[in-house]
Amino acid sequence: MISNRAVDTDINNSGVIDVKGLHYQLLPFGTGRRGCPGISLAMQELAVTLAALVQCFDWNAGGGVDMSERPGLTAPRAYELNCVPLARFTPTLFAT
Ligand code: HEM
Repeated sequence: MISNRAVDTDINNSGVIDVKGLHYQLLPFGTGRRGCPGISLAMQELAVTLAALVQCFDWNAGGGVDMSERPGLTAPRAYELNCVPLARFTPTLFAT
């Protein structure tokens, strides 16, 4: 996996890759008239969701993580990623 591939194609040399549809090397929400109308909500939800997944769970990837890709339009994984979440919090603390 080449995690910084979008940064390496920074043709504007601005040092910033925008995900909102202006920089065509990275378009997670599409672009133009049919671009994703939920982008503002999604950008706020993503941080909270990711933080909760990191804070509340340990992740067991069993046999390790292989980030290789196979050919395809959307850079699909070559091998499945099987992760088992282990709760790190005490559920009774959240009971009302
Ligand atoms: C990480 C979260 C999200 C991602 C990655 C995402 C990505 C996308 C993409 C790639 C498209 C197609 C854009 C195109 O055809 O050019 C799309 C369309 C759309 N998205 Fe999202 N989206 C997300 C969250 C949301 C949310 C939270 C909502 C609503 C609350 C939403 C509503 C829509 C709708 C209604 C369309 C269809 C727009 C149209 O066809 O005119 N999306 N989204």
